[in-house]
Amino acid sequence: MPPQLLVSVRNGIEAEAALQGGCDILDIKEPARGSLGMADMAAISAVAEVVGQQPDDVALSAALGETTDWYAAAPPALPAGINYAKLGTAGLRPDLDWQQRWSEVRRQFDLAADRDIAWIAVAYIDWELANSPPPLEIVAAATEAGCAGVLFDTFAKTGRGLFDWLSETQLRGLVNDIHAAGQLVAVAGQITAENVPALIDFAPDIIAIRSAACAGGQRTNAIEAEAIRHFKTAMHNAAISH
Ligand SMILES: O=C[C@H](O)COP(=O)(O)O
Repeated sequence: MPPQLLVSVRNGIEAEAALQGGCDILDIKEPARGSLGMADMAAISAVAEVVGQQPDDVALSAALGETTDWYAAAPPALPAGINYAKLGTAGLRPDLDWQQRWSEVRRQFDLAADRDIAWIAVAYIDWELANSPPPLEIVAAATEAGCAGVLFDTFAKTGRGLFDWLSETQLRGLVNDIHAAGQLVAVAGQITAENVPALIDFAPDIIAIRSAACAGGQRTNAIEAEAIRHFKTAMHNAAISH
């Protein structure tokens, strides 16, 4: 199966543009709030409504900030249309009990939504900058916790992308471990259309972008349908020649 394209959007207007561009999965995120910045609930509901009006099946995911953001706050009830949810792992590294705290925050979200949310564990590949547990530890924890998948992403959005942090050998090993556990693999980290041929080789289930979908490749600019079409064409061409 060729990978699916996930595009992170900040509101309903961007969701429309991403759908026009041909994304397979919409992800709701506020990029100005960081790598896994959570959008306001009004924006989350607006995007869920746009997706609900689509004739075709478009999956929906939501970024929910960092796990530590929820130690002293009550999680809101996520709309029913959200298929996947992601919590960042920045700042968890020094905490020996991080897995329990991460599970507890996820449990609170499940309780608020009154259902079992499909969780995507977030492995920051620049984990030292994020002060998060290293990717190998996250991959093991995701399996133990029964997560639906693992996302590799960068915490710092400063232009260094996926392959600036992970060697191809490291990525291959991690992807194989996750697939062996029956989970999805999503890759992100300022991925460009030029990275696609190399990425296809690892058979990720999802390629996740924000920067490459925005005007001028700047992640806080608006989503452009044409930029997504360009990216989809790169995925299509890479899949054919693979
Ligand atoms: O979930 C995916 C991220 O939003 C990717 O963002 P980025 O392409 O700016 O690294």
